[in-house]
Amino acid sequence: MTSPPLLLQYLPPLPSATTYRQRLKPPRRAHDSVSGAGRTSPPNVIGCCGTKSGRRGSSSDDYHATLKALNSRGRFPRKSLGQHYMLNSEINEQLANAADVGEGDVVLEIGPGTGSLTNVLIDAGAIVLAIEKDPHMAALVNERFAGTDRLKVLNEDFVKCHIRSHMMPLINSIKPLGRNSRYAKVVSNIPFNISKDVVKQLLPLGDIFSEVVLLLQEETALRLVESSLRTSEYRPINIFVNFYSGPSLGTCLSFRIATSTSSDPEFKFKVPRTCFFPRPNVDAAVVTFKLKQPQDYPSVSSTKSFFSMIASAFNGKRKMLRKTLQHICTSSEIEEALGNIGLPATSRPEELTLDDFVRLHNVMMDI
Ligand SMILES: C[S@@+](CC[C@H](N)C(=O)[O-])C[C@H]1O[C@@H](n2cnc3c(N)ncnc32)[C@H](O)[C@@H]1O
Repeated sequence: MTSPPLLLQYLPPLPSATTYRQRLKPPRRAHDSVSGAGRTSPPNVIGCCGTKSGRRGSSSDDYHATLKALNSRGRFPRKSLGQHYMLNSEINEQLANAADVGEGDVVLEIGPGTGSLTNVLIDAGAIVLAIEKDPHMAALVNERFAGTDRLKVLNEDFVKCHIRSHMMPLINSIKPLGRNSRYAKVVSNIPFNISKDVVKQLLPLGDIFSEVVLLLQEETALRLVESSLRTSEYRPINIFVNFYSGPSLGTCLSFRIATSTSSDPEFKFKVPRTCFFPRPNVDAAVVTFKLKQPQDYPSVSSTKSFFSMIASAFNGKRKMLRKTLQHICTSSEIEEALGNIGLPATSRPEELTLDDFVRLHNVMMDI
C-alpha cells in the first residue's frame, strides 16, 4: 500500500458527503481551479465571516484547489515565508470588495501563493502585478494563469524590490482602459512577518496607490488602527500611518469624499485562524488604508528630519519630550517650542497628536 502524499496527511477533515454535494459547483473559469478541483469551500471553513457585498459569487477555488496545488508540488508551506494559505473564497472576495476592485484597475498583490486571491482579482477585471518571493510558488501561479494577459508575476522579495519602477510602466500601459487609472490599488494576504515593511514601503506611495487593503495579524491590525493618544500602544508607526493615510481634502475632492465616510485606517473584519492552511497560532484581520496624495501630507520642511524626530521622541518610553529630544535642542529650547504651540513643558510623546508633532517640528527647526 502506498502512503498518501506528504501534504494530504495534513488536510483538514472533509465535510460529510451530503452537505458537501449540496455545495458542489462547476468551475467558473479555466483558471478557477488549480488542479481541476471544482468544489466550493466546505462547511468547516465557509462562513467564518459573513459576505458583505456578494458582487461576485462564491468561487470553486481555495479549499481543495489550494491544498491540491501545494500537494502537486510536494511542498510543505514554509514558516519562514509566512506561508499560511487562504482556504475561504469568501474572504478573498471580501478583500477584493474592500478595495472596490473593478474592470481596468491595476492591482499589486504581494505573495500570491497558489493564486486564490489572484483569481478573484483577475475575475473582477483587474490587471495584477504579483510579487512572490518563493520561486516554486511564483512558477505555480505563472503556470496557473498562463492563459491570461492580465497578470505579471515577479519572483522577487517585496521588501527589497523597487515598487515604483515596477508599477509605473504597468499603470501607464493601461491608462486609456482603466477607471481611476491614475491610481493603482494593493490587495494582499501578506506574510505576517513583513507587515511593518509593507506598511512602511507602501503608505508613502500615495501618488501611485489610492488604497491599500491588507490581511494582517489581528494584533497588528488593532495596533495600527485603534491606537489613541495617551495609551502605551501609541507608537511612531501610528504617526506614520496618519501622516500618509486618512481622509484627504486635496485636489481629488469628489473621489475622496465618496470614500472617506469611515475612519482611516479602517479595521474591516476579523478572519479566524481556521481560514488558513496551515493554521497560524493567531487570528487575522483586514485593514484598509486610503492613501493621501503627496500634496495633502502635513506640511513639514523635511519628512526625513520629521520622522527622525518622532523616533527620538518615543525613544525612552514615558519620558518627557524635553528629555528625549535633548540631542536636537536644549531642554529650555524644547520647553519654549512646546510653549509656542500651546503645550505644557512637561508634555510626553504619547500626549501629542500628529498635528502637534508637525507644529513642534516646524517650530524647533526655526529655533
Ligand atoms: C500568507 S501567504 C498568502 C498566499 C496567498 N495570497 C493566499 O492568500 O493564500 C504569503 C505569501 O507571500 C509569499 N512571501 C513571503 N515573503 C515574501 C516576500 N518578502 N516578498 C514576496 N512574497 C513573499 C509567500 O511565499 C506566500 O506565498
